Amino acid sequence: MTRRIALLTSGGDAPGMNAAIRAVVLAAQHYQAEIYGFYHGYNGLLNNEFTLLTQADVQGIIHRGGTILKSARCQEMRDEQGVKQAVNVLLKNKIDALIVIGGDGSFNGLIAISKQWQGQVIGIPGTIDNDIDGTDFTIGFSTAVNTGIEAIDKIRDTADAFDRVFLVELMGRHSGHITFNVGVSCAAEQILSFENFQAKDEKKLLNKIAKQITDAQQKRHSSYLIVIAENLWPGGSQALANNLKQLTGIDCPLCTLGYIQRGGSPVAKDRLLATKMGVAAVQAINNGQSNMMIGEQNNSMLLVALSTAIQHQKQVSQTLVEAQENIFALTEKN
Ligand SMILES: Nc1ncnc2c1ncn2[C@@H]1O[C@H](COP(=O)(O)OP(=O)(O)O)[C@@H](O)[C@H]1O
Ligand SMILES: O=P(O)(O)OC[C@H]1O[C@](O)(COP(=O)(O)O)[C@@H](O)[C@@H]1O
Repeated sequence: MTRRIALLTSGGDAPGMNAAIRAVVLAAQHYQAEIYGFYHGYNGLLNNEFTLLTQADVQGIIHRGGTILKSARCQEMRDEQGVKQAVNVLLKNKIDALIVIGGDGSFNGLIAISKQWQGQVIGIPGTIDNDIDGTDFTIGFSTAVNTGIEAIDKIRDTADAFDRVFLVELMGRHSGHITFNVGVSCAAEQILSFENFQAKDEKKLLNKIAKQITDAQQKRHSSYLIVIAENLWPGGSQALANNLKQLTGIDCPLCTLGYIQRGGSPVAKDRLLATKMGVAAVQAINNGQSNMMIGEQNNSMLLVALSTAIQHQKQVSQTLVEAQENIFALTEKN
C-alpha cells in the first residue's frame, strides 16, 4: 500500500523551506509515497487543513523564500488536548509518517506527538537562527547572514561618508549566530551578543563603547558600527542608542534589520542543504527510522535523535568569538 507522509513547516519561516518541501515531494514520488502537505504549521494539523502535494506543486519554488505550506506558531500544541487533536487528524487520514520542517520548538511538538502516536516522526532543521544542536547549519541561516551582510555593507557606505555611528539590530532573540557571523563579516567595530555580554557588565561596557566612539570620531575620523542581537540589551537596543548619545553627545541611530532577514531567495548553500535534507528525511522514513532529526556535520548527512537535538542550544563557535576578541585587541592598540 502507498505510504502516506504528512509534511508541515512550523515556527519562523526560513529561506530554503520551499527547497526542502520540493525535495521531500520528489523523493517521496521516487519511493511511491504520497505527501499530505498541512498548512499553517501545527494549526493545519489541528484543523485537518491539507493538500496532496504533487510534482507540479513544487515546480518553480526552489528559489522562493517563505513556504508554500505557510508557517505559524500554534499555542494549542503546547497543551495535551492540542497534541491529542493532532494525533486524531493523523489517524483519521491514515498517515504513516510526519515530517516537520522547523526549529527546536517545532521539534518539541513532534516529540509530544510521537508519545501518543505510533507513526514515524522526522524533523528537518529550518530556522534562520542556526541554534539547533547536531547539525552544522540549519536551513535559512546562510541566507539570513548574507542578507544581514548586504544591508550592513550599505549602512557602512553612508556611515563612512559622514563618519557616523550606527547601531544595527539583528534577529535571534535567544541566539547570537546571526549577529556574530554578520558582525565579523562586516568588520563591525563592536559585536554585542549573548556570547560576550553579561547584564552585570552593562555600565562598564557602555562607558567603554562611548570612549571608543569618541576616539573613532575625534581622533580617527571614521565610522563606527555596532551590531547587536535583538532582546540582548536591558531595556532594548533603543535604550542603548539613547545612552550612548547621552554619554558622547554623538548621534547613534538604531537601524533594526528585523524581518528582512527572514525573507528573500535562498542562497546556494541553503538550497543545497534543504535539498539534501529533504531527500534524507524521506529515505529515513523508508528505512523505518523515527524520532530523528536530519543533520549535516562535516559535509555528511546523519540522523540525530530529536531528544538530543533539542537538549542544548547550539553555541556560536568559540573560534569565531576569540577571533573577534583578538582583532579588537589589535585595533584598540593602534
Ligand atoms: N513544548 C512544546 N510542546 C508542543 N509543541 C510545541 C512546544 N514548543 C513549541 N511547540 C510548537 O512548535 C511551534 C513552533 O515553535 P517555536 O518555538 O515558536 O518556533 P521554532 O520551531 O522555529 O523554534 C509552536 O508554535 C508550537 O506549536
Ligand atoms: O516571528 P516572530 O514571532 O516575531 O519571532 C521572531 C523570532 O523568529 C526568528 O526570526 C526565527 O526564530 P525561530 O526559527 O526559532 O522561530 C527569530 O530570529 C526571531 O527572534
